[in-house]
Amino acid sequence: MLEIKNISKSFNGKKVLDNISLTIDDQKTLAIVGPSGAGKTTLLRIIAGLTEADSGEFIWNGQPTTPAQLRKDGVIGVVFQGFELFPNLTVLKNIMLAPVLQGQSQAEADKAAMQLLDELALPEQADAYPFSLSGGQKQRVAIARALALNPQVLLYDEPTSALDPNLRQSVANLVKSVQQNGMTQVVVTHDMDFAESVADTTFKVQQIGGDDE
Ligand SMILES: Nc1ncnc2c1ncn2[C@@H]1O[C@H](COP(=O)(O)OP(=O)(O)OP(=O)(O)O)[C@@H](O)[C@H]1O
Repeated sequence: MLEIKNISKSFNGKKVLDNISLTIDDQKTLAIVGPSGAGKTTLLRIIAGLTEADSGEFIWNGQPTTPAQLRKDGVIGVVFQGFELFPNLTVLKNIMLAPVLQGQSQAEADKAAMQLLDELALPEQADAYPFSLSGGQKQRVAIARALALNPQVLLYDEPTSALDPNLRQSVANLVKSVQQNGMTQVVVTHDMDFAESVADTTFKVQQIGGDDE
C-alpha cells in the first residue's frame, strides 16, 4: 500500500497541487480524474519519481520513503502517454531493453518478453517495428515493456488518449486483466467512462486558481 500525504506542487509560483492525500491500495486500480490542467499528470509524475513535490510524505507498506527510492527499487512502473516506444528497436527489443540493462541475461529477458507478448496477444509482432503497429498494439507493447520490469505498482498516463474511441474497451479489458494478475494500478484519465469501467476507486484532482503568494 502506498500512502501519499499532503502533496503540494507549484510551477513558477502557481500552485497546481494543494495538499493532496490519497492511498493506493494493493491489487486495486485507482483512477485519478479531473479537468484538463488540474494537475493529474503532475501528480502521476510525482508518484513516479519523475517530478519532485514541493512538500508531502510517501509511505510504502508502512515505511516512509520517497518516489525516487521507489523508482530505484523498481517498485513503480510507468506506461507513458503516447507510448514512447523506441522507434529503431523491434517490439521484442523494446520490451527486453530495460531488463537487460538491469542485468538480466539476453536469454532470460527474451523468454520473459515472449511470454508477455503471448499474454498480451501480440506474439506475431515480436519482430515488428513500432511504426508498423496499430495504436492498440502500441499500447499493448508499452504495457508489456512496463510489466517486464516486474513493478509492484503500475502507473498509466491517459492510456486511451492516443487511441480511437473504439479501442477504449479493449484497453479497459487489458487494464482489468493486469489487475486480475495481482497488479496495483493508478490510471490518470479525463475519460470518466473509462475510469468507471477500470477503477475500484476514483480520486478527483480539483482545479485550483490563483498564485502562491
Ligand atoms: N514542467 C512544468 N512547468 C511549468 N508548468 C507546468 C509543468 N508541468 C505542468 N505544468 C502546469 O501545471 C498545470 C497542470 O498540468 P498537468 O499536465 O498536470 O494537468 P492535467 O490535469 O494532467 O491536464 P490534461 O488533462 O490537460 O493533461 C498546467 O497549468 C500546466 O501548464
